Amino acid sequence: MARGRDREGAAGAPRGVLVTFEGGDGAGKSTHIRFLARALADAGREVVSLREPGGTAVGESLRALVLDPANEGLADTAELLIYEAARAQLVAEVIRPALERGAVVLCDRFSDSTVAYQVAGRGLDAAFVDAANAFATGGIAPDRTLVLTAGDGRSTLGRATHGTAGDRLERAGDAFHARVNEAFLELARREPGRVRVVDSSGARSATAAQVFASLSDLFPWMADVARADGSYFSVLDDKRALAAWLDRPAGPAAPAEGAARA
Ligand SMILES: Nc1ncnc2c1ncn2[C@@H]1O[C@H](COP(=O)(O)OP(=O)(O)OP(=O)(O)O)[C@@H](O)[C@H]1O
Ligand SMILES: Cc1cn([C@H]2C[C@H](O)[C@@H](COP(=O)(O)O)O2)c(=O)[nH]c1=O
Repeated sequence: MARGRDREGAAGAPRGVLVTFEGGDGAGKSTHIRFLARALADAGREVVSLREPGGTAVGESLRALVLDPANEGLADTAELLIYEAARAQLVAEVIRPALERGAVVLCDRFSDSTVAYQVAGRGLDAAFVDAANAFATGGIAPDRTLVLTAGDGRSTLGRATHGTAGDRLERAGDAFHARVNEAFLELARREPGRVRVVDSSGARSATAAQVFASLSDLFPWMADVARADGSYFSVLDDKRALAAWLDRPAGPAAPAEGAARA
């Protein structure tokens, strides 16, 4: 967990791990969060999967409000404050307690989305947004952020909208979404230690292998899975098989954390 990047809580208990998934709409974040959550649970970790805005009753109400195309007159400044309000509630109600318990928190979007969408996309002031993010998170920052992208300049928006007009943000236009996608890549260039780019233009299994490789310093058993066991990810390429894999009863289908692997 961030705040000083210490790995211990007040009583010496191990802190949890916060992993955030970022990228344009339709990048593949929720698909890989579901798969990763199940793999981590199989390895014996408590996993809390969340989305932003959302993850609390207040946050889900704010999500409906901010994404509703009927609210087309929403001011950019008001939009920012809605995202920050949802984040403040999520951190206070769910993320901070989960990290203090030692859980792995997987969050579909976090403060980097506000930098990409409200600063690069809408043109709001970067310093003000940084301060608002710090206020809402209380200083909690991700241990690792994975930016999913279909390659430089390529949009995944169509994978989210499926030919419909989409929600209020998805309707913001091609130039807006191009600025958002570039902002995520810029974040990765600026903070290479925390932010890693994952290519989601190919097969879901290939993307998952990159996700595991990008987390292997935090969860060492993932290095072996990503390197050696391509078949572990193949279930991702068949949607029915994936649904069955995710729904199967609890049990170890991934190596227990800390287990030595040849
Ligand atoms: N390599 C890939 N990794 C993940 N998803 C992929 C990949 N290739 C295609 N897809 C498809 O892209 C679609 C969008 O995926 P998903 O819903 O996980 O994205 P998302 O980033 O959570 O979207 P949103 O921004 O709308 O919440 C899904 O139909 C998924 O199967
Ligand atoms: C957290 C956050 C999100 N957004 C935008 C990004 C997406 O267009 C929507 C969320 O929908 P998704 O299906 O869950 O991706 O909201 C934003 O503009 N600013 C933010 O801080």
